Amino acid sequence: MSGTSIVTVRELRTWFELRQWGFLRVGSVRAVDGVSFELFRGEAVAFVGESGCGKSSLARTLLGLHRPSGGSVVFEGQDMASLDGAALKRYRARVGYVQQDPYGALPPFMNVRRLLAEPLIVHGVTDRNERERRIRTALEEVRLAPDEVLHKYPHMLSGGQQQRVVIARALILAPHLIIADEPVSMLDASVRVEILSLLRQIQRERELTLAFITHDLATVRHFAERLFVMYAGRIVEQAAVDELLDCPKHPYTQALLAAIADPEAGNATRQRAIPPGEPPSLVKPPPGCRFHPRCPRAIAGHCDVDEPPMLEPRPDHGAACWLHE
Ligand SMILES: Nc1ncnc2c1ncn2[C@@H]1O[C@H](COP(=O)(O)OP(=O)(O)OP(=O)(O)O)[C@@H](O)[C@H]1O
Repeated sequence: MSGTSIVTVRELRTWFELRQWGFLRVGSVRAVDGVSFELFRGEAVAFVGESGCGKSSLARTLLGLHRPSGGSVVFEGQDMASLDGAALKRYRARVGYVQQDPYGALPPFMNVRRLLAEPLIVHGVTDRNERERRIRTALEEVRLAPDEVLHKYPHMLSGGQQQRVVIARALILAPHLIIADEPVSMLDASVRVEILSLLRQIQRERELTLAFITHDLATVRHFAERLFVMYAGRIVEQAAVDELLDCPKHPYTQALLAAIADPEAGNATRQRAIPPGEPPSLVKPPPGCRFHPRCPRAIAGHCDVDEPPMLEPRPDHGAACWLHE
């Protein structure tokens, strides 16, 4: 993969301290634990993994909502760690956020005009006519008729319309990167593809970088060009989406794909088994490869001892698995 880099993440760690009686430190939840990747201008990527693998913590760290416990995030050449109050505010304007729950993301007492004006006011757009122009443009971009929705409150909109308003709000400051954290998981099945297609279309038109966070491997092929598979706080596999889905190299990705119902007629209801067991504790992850307790191909004395680095079994295809040593 090449192009203009927009974000470079190196050995990123986001740990949450666990405290007993409010003060005694008893350990840490290693939600993101040594993650490295680079995103390029104008591409759509997806981070995929089971619930609890650290996807949202990664997204919130990139958004500047969690402070990294270690490692670095460099956005357009600037290290996030060096950003103070005003610089962090400018950074947040360049990174848009589309949350999972659109209703929860929209303050119920603000109508759509006010909701979309808010970020503009916070970021110093003082001219009322300019604000109105930008609000209308953003609504049209998400295929909402401004005159129909500007005066409405969130509860007067359908779930799909609410998520369009969230997307308009994420776009209104002309960000360079959009992070969409499970953007359709709370929506009716009938509008999911519409919203994902809309995000993808806007991303292409504006040449934005779009990072989807999802647990749904079945739809990513249509909405992302590159894929990162996360397991227990780490990236275990990464490649172009077709390459990764057609030729998975990590036993975890292979298990995830095998668990998706076969779309062939007659096999539609068949579910193949994902390896038994639960994802490991992020407080005390297993030594070696974190997937080894569930891995059908684990090599005793190696996978349970040594942590695998990201190897490259095929060009531009990384898998953190000793099988590819
Ligand atoms: N603010 C926090 N304080 C303490 N622990 C947290 C916090 N946020 C997340 N965690 C823990 O970090 C781990 C990773 O959570 P995260 O929400 O990032 O995973 P996820 O892959 O996005 O899961 P889901 O799809 O269920 O949201 C979980 O064990 C979670 O309980």
